[in-house]
Amino acid sequence: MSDAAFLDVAGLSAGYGRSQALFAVSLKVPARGAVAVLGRNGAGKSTLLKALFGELPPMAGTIHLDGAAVEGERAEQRVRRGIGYVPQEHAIFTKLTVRENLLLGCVRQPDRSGMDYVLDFFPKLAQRLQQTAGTLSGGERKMLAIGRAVLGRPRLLMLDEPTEGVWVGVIEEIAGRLKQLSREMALILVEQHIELALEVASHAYVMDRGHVALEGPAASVRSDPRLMHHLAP
Ligand SMILES: Nc1ncnc2c1ncn2[C@@H]1O[C@H](COP(=O)(O)OP(=O)(O)OP(=O)(O)O)[C@@H](O)[C@H]1O
Repeated sequence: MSDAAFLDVAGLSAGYGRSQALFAVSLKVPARGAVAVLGRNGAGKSTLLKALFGELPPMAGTIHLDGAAVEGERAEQRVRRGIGYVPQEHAIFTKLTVRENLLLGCVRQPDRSGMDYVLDFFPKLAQRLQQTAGTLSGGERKMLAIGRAVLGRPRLLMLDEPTEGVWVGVIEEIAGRLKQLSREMALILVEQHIELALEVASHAYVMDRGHVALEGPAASVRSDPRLMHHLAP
């Protein structure tokens, strides 16, 4: 965490109607590097990403992005400031081709140079440009969703379970790509695959019942005896 924080969240609370799911969460993400967010099912990880993206209004707390307070801004304003988000259900358009899905990621970037970058990055997508996205494997769908988000040239990319439902042989490939991205931008990685998350990220936050229960450098969190307690079902 040597760089100044690009994202600085303090005391963030949020929820669904009157049901509170996040309680005074604070976290920082440097301009380059990956931060892992871990926690058992229902701990509040996806809710945190939704609140950071602007899909859920905060009940309390502040969100600073590159020094600007954004907690009152809508999602599209945050996107203009550089937030990219790959939700868990990854929202690809199954009836459109891989190329058409990727072009949607270029909407804010009229120069299409990013396309070559993404196709080099995920060569499997380059081989499947004319296929409809609905015919892709789980891993290829994740690559497509990540590739489309990268085309928007985010400065902070938030990924919700990028290896969920992905064949084990492809997981390492995705992990390698995430490491590569983390050298160029800020990443928040929500993952059930703990080893992978702690391999890619330099810093980790462990959530439990909507609170940050444990946090620190990835190596310390990995060896902390409290980790398994917070992750056990
Ligand atoms: N749309 C919703 N309406 C009401 N409550 C919700 C909604 N989505 C999530 N919750 C609740 O908010 C809490 C946190 O859920 P969240 O999905 O953020 O957890 P998570 O850590 O991402 O879990 P998972 O790994 O299962 O995705 C849970 O108690 C969940 O039931």
